[in-house]
Amino acid sequence: MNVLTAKRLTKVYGSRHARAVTKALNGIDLEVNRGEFVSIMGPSGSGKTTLLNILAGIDRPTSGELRIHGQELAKMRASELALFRRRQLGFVFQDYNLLDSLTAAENVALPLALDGKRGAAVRKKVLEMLEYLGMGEYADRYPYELSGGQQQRIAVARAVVHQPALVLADEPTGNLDSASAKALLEVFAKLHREQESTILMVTHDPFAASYSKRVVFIKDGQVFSHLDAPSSRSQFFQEILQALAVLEGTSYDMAPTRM
Ligand SMILES: Nc1ncnc2c1ncn2[C@@H]1O[C@H](COP(=O)(O)OP(=O)(O)OP(=O)(O)O)[C@@H](O)[C@H]1O
Repeated sequence: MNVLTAKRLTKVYGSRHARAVTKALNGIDLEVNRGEFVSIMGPSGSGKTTLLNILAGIDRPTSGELRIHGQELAKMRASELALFRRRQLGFVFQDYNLLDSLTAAENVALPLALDGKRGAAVRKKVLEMLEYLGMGEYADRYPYELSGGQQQRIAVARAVVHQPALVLADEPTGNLDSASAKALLEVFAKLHREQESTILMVTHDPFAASYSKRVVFIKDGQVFSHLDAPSSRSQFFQEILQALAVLEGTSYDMAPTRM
């Protein structure tokens, strides 16, 4: 079953009266099934952020259809959309976006607290999630007492604790060193494998994308190609590099770094 169906999405920036209009999205079709782990890749300016903002309900498309978890986002009132985003979406950002004044556990509890859930049952659920993601010992630390990689794993715990229909990740490894990036990607892979979390990740990094099961390449606001993961991740990494070389018309270093 589809968690996300986007049809012919367009986004035009600038009004008809403006001197310049930009067609950031030019007819994107995208389907994501329940339990899929999908990456979106594309050159700078290809429309990735625009697409993610629309999928996240932050921005509205100029035209096209978008259904997430069976709901048409365009038909929702602002209050319904806010509730939908809180309950059905989880977000992971490049710069973690944890609240400095809250502990790791309190940050993870936020989506539950915003939904009116508090008390011992919430604390138990949060600690179980942190434990599950290998972060149990950091529950009572503040973000400034954690490394970037640890903060990002807390952010992932926060993104999934309320079991959203879809997790949207925007360059989640962008600020991490290679060891922390690998640890974070292992967390995503575990959530995908064991919890059947549905994850859509925008990334520039072929190594990060090789952890997902499908890559959608976009260029000039359109879907350029798709790649399904073969059984070996190192082979997928090579295939992604080759697809990027075609996409960007440049030759990537084919050496299997970090594998
Ligand atoms: N608010 C805006 N107003 C006008 N044009 C915009 C706006 N946001 C994005 N654009 C334009 O839309 C196009 C797509 O931008 P977008 O940020 O979605 O690309 P991207 O693939 O995320 O790029 P990057 O990888 O560099 O972040 C670009 O040409 C950009 O200049």
